[in-house]
Amino acid sequence: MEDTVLVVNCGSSSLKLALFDGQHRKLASALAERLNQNDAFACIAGDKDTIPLKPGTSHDAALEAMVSAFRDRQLITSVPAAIGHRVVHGGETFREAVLINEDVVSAIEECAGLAPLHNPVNLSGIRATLALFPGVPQAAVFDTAFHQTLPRHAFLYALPKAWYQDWGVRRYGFHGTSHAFMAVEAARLLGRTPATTSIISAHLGNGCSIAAIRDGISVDTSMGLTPLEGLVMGTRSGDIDPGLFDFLGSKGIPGDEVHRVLNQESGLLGLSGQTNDMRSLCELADHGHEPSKTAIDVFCFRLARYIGAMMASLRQLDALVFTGGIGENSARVRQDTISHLHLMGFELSEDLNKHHGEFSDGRIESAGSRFPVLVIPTNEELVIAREASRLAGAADPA
Ligand SMILES: Nc1ncnc2c1ncn2[C@@H]1O[C@H](COP(=O)(O)OP(=O)(O)O)[C@@H](O)[C@H]1O
Ligand SMILES: CC(=O)OP(=O)(O)O
Ligand SMILES: [Mg+2]
Repeated sequence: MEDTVLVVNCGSSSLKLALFDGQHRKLASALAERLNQNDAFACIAGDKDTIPLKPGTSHDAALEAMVSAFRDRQLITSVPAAIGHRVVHGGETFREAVLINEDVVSAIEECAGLAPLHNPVNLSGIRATLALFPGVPQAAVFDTAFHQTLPRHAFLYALPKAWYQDWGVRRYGFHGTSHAFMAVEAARLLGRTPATTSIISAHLGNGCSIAAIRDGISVDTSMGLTPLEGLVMGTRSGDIDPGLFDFLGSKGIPGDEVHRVLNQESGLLGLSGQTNDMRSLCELADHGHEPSKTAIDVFCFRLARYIGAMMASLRQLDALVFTGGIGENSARVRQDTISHLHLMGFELSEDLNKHHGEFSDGRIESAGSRFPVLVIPTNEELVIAREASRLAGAADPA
């Protein structure tokens, strides 16, 4: 049980906790959902008993309850050697993961205005583990870090330049930990080195984003200043015409309400009127529910458009990669998306796609496809664990 690493991933309303051993094999994991709501709940993977949480439980209280449930079940028997946190927004301050100290906490606080749903809860996770495990080295691993290599023409918006200079209004991009993992895993599966491999990586979970990765380096991505831009997501709209704010203002709907709806009541949920969950939507669509079918159609078409857009940043394409809960599990979404890209030469094998590439080293394209297409399970927690161990090791003179 020595040299374990604890990984904390605080989402806007969820918390994922994972414990790894010294070889970075996962020992245990737990999930809390609907935090700060009346029906907050938590459970440990593979355990039938839930972890009791009071209605309205906050992230820090949930973290305490989850750590103590790990201890009760003898999953944590010693103090971890390192703790890694996912931090969503690192602005331009953080180009890579760092060990947490007071200055880092202040800098993360400064970035909170750019990610109001994510950074404050990331910070409450950090504060909770600082109190639970004082003296243990803790690392912050930023979603934005991998995208700090975007060239100027890709990260600048066509806005007055003072908005960038004075306030940092630019494209930052997110899910960088997952996209970076895809770059390495795709190269491995293709028998290539990451530094000479170029891919388009589509991370499709609750939040969705796509990235163009040229020779291992991020050169374009669909999310922007905040995680609201780009693809259609579970509850987020992705791209809209900013003229919407003025138009709805003229109907009496204030800007903060439009912003709330774009974040929380749009995307798959808004279009279907039923759910933000792709698996449920596919079942509803199979039973003839038209709005659910429409939601899937809009999701896949937007994704196909962005795959085309990412081509503008690449000199070669070694693979298109699907990941995240939807990308890894929905043969229908992958097929519907690729069906828009016939002109570019993408084509899937029905059989390999149906099995999610499980028996073909991730490959799901047909023999006639111009480009390889891969399904690769993401593992953000593993990347965070590796970064935390690396930084903690570097901090320890022994
Ligand atoms: N078999 C499946 N078919 C379609 N969608 C699926 C399937 N399994 C999971 N999903 C979808 O994956 C999404 C969640 O992705 P995930 O990566 O777990 O989310 P998060 O961003 O919270 O980590 C949900 O929309 C869920 O319905
Ligand atoms: C940045 C972001 O969208 O994260 P998530 O997918 O966890 O919501
Ligand atoms: Mg995720």
